[in-house]
Amino acid sequence: MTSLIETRALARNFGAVTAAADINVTINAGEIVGVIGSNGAGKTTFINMVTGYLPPSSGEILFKGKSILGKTPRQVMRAGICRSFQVAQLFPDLTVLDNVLIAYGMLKKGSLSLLRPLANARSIQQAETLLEEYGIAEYLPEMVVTLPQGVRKLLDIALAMIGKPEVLLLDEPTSGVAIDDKFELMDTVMRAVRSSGSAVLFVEHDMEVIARYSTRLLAFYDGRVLADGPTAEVMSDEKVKEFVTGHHLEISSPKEPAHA
Ligand SMILES: Nc1ncnc2c1ncn2[C@@H]1O[C@H](COP(=O)(O)OP(=O)(O)OP(=O)(O)O)[C@@H](O)[C@H]1O
Repeated sequence: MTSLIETRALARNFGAVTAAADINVTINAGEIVGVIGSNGAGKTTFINMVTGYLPPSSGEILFKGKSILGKTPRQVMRAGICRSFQVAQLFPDLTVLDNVLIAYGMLKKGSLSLLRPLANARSIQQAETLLEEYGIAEYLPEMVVTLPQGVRKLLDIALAMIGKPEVLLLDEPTSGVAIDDKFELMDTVMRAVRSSGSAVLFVEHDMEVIARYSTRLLAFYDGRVLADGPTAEVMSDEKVKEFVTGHHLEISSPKEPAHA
């Protein structure tokens, strides 16, 4: 397997808070990796560091063997690592089409303004094709602010995919989406991902979604990776059951697990 992303002893503190410590994770080509962990376990911090949104306090991040530390989010995106956000990062008062055209503009190198939509016949045709792939073409002329949550999420993910990333990082792709629509959303995303051949790492709280779509699972606890392995194995891991998925999450000050 070809290693795409590799983190070595990655760490991040916020004052006295350790948001990430000693994160050693490798993401290989074609993998679908789920990420679980209770609130505050460090999942978003990890994604923010890998995508250039947050500088680590220490450690290393390699993409295809080369350091990407210090690169801006846009440089990381152009290198081949794209992401979606917990709250979709869209322009709410613009149409879906304009949001897509702006995203195309951001992909282009050169002097083009970040916020000037790349509006030409070819881009508009491409936008329609893209939205059809995600089943949301009917929303093309709508203002983003009027979209149902599931459509916003799909649009955000579609925009993350336009650069045909080698790695796609999804921060809670199904959060805020009705239970009945979660699988349909994930089916759509996975179909697109499979056709582009991207590796995917997705943060998810819904264990049914994790069980259905991830082949490998990372369990975060207290800023560390508590377990990393095939999904079924990690889900049946005693430490994971105790500290991540089990009832012990409800107590106010959980005892420290042995950081294996
Ligand atoms: N910008 C920040 N300033 C201060 N503390 C932060 C900041 N970002 C994250 N933290 C802290 O770092 C820890 C990890 O947060 P993070 O958002 O990565 O967790 P998470 O696993 O993504 O949680 P959630 O499931 O709630 O999104 C938490 O204690 C959080 O309060």
